[in-house]
Amino acid sequence: MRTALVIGTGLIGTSIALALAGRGVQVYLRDEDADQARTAAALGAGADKEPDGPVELAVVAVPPAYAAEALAAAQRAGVARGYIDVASVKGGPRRALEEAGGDLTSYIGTHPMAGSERSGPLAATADLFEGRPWVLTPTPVTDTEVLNLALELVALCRAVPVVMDADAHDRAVALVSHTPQLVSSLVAARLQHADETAVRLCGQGIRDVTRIAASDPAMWIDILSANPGPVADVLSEVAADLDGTVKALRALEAADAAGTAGVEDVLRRGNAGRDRVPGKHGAAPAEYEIVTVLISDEPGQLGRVFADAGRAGVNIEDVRIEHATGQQAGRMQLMVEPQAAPALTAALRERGWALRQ
Ligand SMILES: NC(=O)c1ccc[n+]([C@@H]2O[C@H](COP(=O)([O-])OP(=O)(O)OC[C@H]3O[C@@H](n4cnc5c(N)ncnc54)[C@H](O)[C@@H]3O)[C@@H](O)[C@H]2O)c1
Ligand SMILES: O=C(O)C(=O)C[C@]1(C(=O)O)C=C[C@@H](O)C=C1
Repeated sequence: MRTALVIGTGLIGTSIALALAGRGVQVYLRDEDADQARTAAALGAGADKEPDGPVELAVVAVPPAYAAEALAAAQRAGVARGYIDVASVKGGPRRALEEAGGDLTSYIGTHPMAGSERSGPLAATADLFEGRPWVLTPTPVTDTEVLNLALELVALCRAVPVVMDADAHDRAVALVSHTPQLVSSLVAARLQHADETAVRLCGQGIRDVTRIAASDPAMWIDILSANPGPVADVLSEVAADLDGTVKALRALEAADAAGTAGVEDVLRRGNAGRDRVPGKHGAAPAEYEIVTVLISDEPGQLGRVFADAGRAGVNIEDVRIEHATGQQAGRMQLMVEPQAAPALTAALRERGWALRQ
C-alpha cells in the first residue's frame, strides 16, 4: 500500500496513521475538527491535507453513529479504491451504509481489538495494534482487491486478522468488550459518593477493574445503542450470578455455612473464565483445526485463498499470517471446524495451493 486517507484522527485513526506512516505509506489526515488532524500531523501521522487524487484505502475512524454517513460521503466523493471503518460494532454500520446507498463491494467493516480509555490523537501510539486481533467482516460481494488492502493494513499495523460474520462479531464483543465496560462502570460508580476514608485505600485491584470506567460516555452510548440486545443478554446472566452471590453472602452473614459453596462457585468459575483469556498473541481455540497455506508475495493471493475457501463452502473461523522477513506474507493459517478441514484441504490442493503441516 502506498497511499491512505484516515478520516477521524482520534485515538484509533491516529494510531493507524502512525503505524502506516512509520512503514512508508503516504497518509492523508482528515477530521471534522481541524485541530485534531493538525495535532495528528504534528505527531508524525501524515499530512493534514487532501490527497491530489484517489488513495488506495480510506480508513473511517469516527464514532459508530457517524461511520456509515462518513463512509457513504467518502464513497460518493470517490476518494479511494477501498473503504473500511473501525467501529466497535459491525452489523449496524453495514446496514446503515446499505440504506444510505453506499457501495458494499468496495467496503469492509473491521474492528481492531485494541484501544484505550483515553480519546483523541494525543493518546495514539504506533504499536497499539501489535499482536492484537483485528476483525474483518467481508461479505460475498466484497471485492477481493479491497479485502487484500484491508489485510495489508492489518499486517502493516502488525495485528492478527480474524475473519467473522458481522452479527457474530457483535454477539462476541457483547461478551468480551461491551459488558465488561458496563461492569467496570458499575463498580466505579460505587465510588462516586463513597467516604473519602475508603477511597483513600484504593489499591491495584480496583485500579485494574475500573480502568475502562474512565472511557468517553458519548462513544459508549453510541456503541451500546448499536448492540443493546446481545449486551442485555450477557448482562442478565451477570445479574443472575450477582443475585446468587448476594444470597450466598447473606447466608454466610446468618452464619449458614451453606453460603460458602455459592461464593466458592463464582470464584472458581471466575478462575476458569480468566484462564481462557488469551495472551496478547492469543492461542487458537483448541476446537479448531488449522490448515496452513503457503502464500507468495504477490498481490491478490490472500483474497484468492478466501475466495477458494468460500467456493468450497467452508467458513473460516480465524486466520493468522506468519510473516517471513522482508515479505508481506509467508504461511497463512486458516482455522476451521474440524469437520470442514478435509473439504478445505482438498479444495485448496485442487486449486494449486501448496499446503503445509
Ligand atoms: N477507543 C477504543 O478503545 C476503540 C477501539 C477500537 C475501535 N474503536 C472505534 O474507533 C472509532 C474511533 O474511536 P476513537 O476512540 O478513536 O475516538 P476519538 O474520539 O478519539 O476520535 C474520533 C474522531 O472522529 C472525529 N469525527 C467525528 N465525526 C467525524 C466525521 N463525520 N468526519 C470526520 N471526523 C469525525 C472526531 O473529531 C474525533 O477526532 C469508533 O468507531 C470506535 O468505536 C475504538
Ligand atoms: O483496552 C481498552 O481500553 C479497551 O477497552 C479496548 C477495547 C476492548 O474492549 O478491548 C474497547 C473497545 C473497542 O471497541 C476495542 C477494544
